[in-house]
Amino acid sequence: MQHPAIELQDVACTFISKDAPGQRYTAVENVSLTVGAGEFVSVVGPTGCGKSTLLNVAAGLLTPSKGSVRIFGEPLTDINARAGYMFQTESLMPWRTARDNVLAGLQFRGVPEAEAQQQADDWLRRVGLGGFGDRYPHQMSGGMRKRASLAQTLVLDPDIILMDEPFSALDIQTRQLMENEVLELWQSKKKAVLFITHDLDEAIAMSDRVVVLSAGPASHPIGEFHIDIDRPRDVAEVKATPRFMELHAAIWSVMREEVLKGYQQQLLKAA
Ligand SMILES: Nc1ncnc2c1ncn2[C@@H]1O[C@H](COP(=O)(O)OP(=O)(O)OP(=O)(O)O)[C@@H](O)[C@H]1O
Repeated sequence: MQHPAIELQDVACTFISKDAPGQRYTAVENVSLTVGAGEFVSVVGPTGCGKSTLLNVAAGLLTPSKGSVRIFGEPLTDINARAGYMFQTESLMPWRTARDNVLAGLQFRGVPEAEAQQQADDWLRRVGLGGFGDRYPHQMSGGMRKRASLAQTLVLDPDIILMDEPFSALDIQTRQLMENEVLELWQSKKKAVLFITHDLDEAIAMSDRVVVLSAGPASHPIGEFHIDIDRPRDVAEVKATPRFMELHAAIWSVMREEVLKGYQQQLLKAA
């Protein structure tokens, strides 16, 4: 039997509260979540519910207070070496060109220089930056920087890709282009993807499965939806299909109240 790529079992994460010093805040609790090898799973939920916390747990950056994490059947005890990450924030080193940014991980792994250069150039081409390897991050647009980050992640050929709202800072057209490009790359390589987003449209358009989290504290999955829309998909086109709209309505009916709760909590925190 093949093990899931990611398996969170009964995970809870408790922090020292940021809002009430001296108190504890349980961000997530009773979270069991799997991502199969080659599966694309999105986690959606209200703001502040614990989506990034779960991603950090899967990345091995955060040890849960309770529960277990297995990666391809093996307990995760350190940084998840089989995963690559793409976060919302910029991951490029400003003092390195696009090519040198993509190269960095390979150099760190000790890949011989000529081979590393070739792989870096190959990935720059695949993400549409073939002629831009010599540019520094400040000489690239936001979309180009995201492409370079994508190449930086994928050049290491991870079995798992962890993405935390990777395109939220992009304008809508660039975002759709990037989403389609990610889907195309994913389709050809079929890595396991855990994708965090607060954008339900994006989650449905991209995923095989969408998991909905409740509002915190003690956020946990309250719904799981199989996205039975044919692939390959064009993210803009699928949004106009009847099945997309049905799924959207079904998921939103589960999510709506939680989003309102999350919003109220944010207002209270701000007061
Ligand atoms: N290291 C920490 N210390 C204290 N509290 C934390 C820590 N990390 C996360 N939290 C709290 O846990 C909760 C969940 O945070 P998290 O960033 O995982 O939510 P999110 O769903 O990703 O949020 P958003 O949608 O706004 O990005 C929040 O209330 C946050 O303040």
